[in-house]
Amino acid sequence: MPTVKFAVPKGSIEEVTFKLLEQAWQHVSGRGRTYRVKLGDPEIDVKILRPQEIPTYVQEGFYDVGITGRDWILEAKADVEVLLDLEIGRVKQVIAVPSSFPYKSLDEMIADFAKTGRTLRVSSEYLTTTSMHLKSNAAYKKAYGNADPMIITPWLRVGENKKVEIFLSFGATEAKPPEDVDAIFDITETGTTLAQNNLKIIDTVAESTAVLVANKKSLKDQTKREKIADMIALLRGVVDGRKKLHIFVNVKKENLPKLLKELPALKRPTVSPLSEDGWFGVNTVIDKNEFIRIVPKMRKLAQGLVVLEPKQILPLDEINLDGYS
Ligand SMILES: Nc1ncnc2c1ncn2[C@@H]1O[C@H](COP(=O)(O)OP(=O)(O)OP(=O)(O)O)[C@@H](O)[C@H]1O
Ligand SMILES: O=P(O)(O)OC[C@H]1O[C@H](OP(=O)(O)OP(=O)(O)O)[C@H](O)[C@@H]1O
Repeated sequence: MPTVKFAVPKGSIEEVTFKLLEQAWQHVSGRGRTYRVKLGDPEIDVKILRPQEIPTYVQEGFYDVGITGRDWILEAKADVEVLLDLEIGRVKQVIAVPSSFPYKSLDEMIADFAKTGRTLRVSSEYLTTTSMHLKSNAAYKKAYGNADPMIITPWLRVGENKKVEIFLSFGATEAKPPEDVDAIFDITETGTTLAQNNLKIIDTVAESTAVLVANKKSLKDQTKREKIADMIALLRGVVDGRKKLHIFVNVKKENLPKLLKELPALKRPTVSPLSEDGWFGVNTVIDKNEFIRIVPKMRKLAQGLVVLEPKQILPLDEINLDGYS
């Protein structure tokens, strides 16, 4: 009987998520033939779902833990515990308009549409977030007070402000302006899709990455809590490991103090004597972004630099769920 039910995302963040799972659990099987995959741990039951559905399903307790984008947690207003930023699937949520529009900000656009009595049409997959964001805008408040923008889907229309309409998009959102809508609220990663559709950003709303989330009741169950703490340790090990390099270098005895002094990045290195008299091996973990800076220093003082990418660095002593009751 599995201890923990785990929902993982299908779609844009699927590949990067599975790479992370493979690095964390060493083994993932069954992918490709079914939406149910197996990690190296039989106590974790994994299912692949759309990331848009995962926040609500975790909140409801259908799953104890899940991986999804922060953008969809916000959109679903899901009451879940965010346990770990996985630092993958990084996107920005933006409001974009045709490059030919004269507006430089959302404020300017809303004010102008209101002044001239035109209806502002926005397309988005993120209906709640778009509505909340528009309502929090100063020009919107000035023109329409607290009225909700009208949200239009194939099934229903909600909201009383007919002067600002938000149309549900099922994708290809960037293709809709200028004919169908005046603006879009969408995510951008490289900016290519916006540029190819002659759109410019007039407002950056938020950044989103994929995160590990948990059901709040599951965190109160002692057995599940232990398993979830193990999952955080394994995943955090990969997230942290990706920022580090494991280096080995040989150094002559007389250069050793200088090497250790000149390279503050070398925290708590292991120094061991080599079989050849007068030589030592230095073995340590450094931040990836320090590497280029320290290579010239090492070149003058040491020999035989070996560089490895750690698969995981597990902060075993730091993981606990004390903050989550
Ligand atoms: N380049 C990207 N494009 C789309 N979503 C991305 C991207 N990078 C990260 N994500 C994240 O992935 C999640 C949405 O993934 P999903 O693949 O379901 O979206 P989609 O683009 O609407 O799907 P699809 O193209 O398969 O219909 C969101 O949390 C989003 O922030
Ligand atoms: O800034 P970029 O690197 O160009 O990426 C952003 C685009 O990628 C996604 O679309 P996707 O390909 O998933 O298709 P969709 O619009 O139909 O969802 C997203 O919805 C943006 O449209």
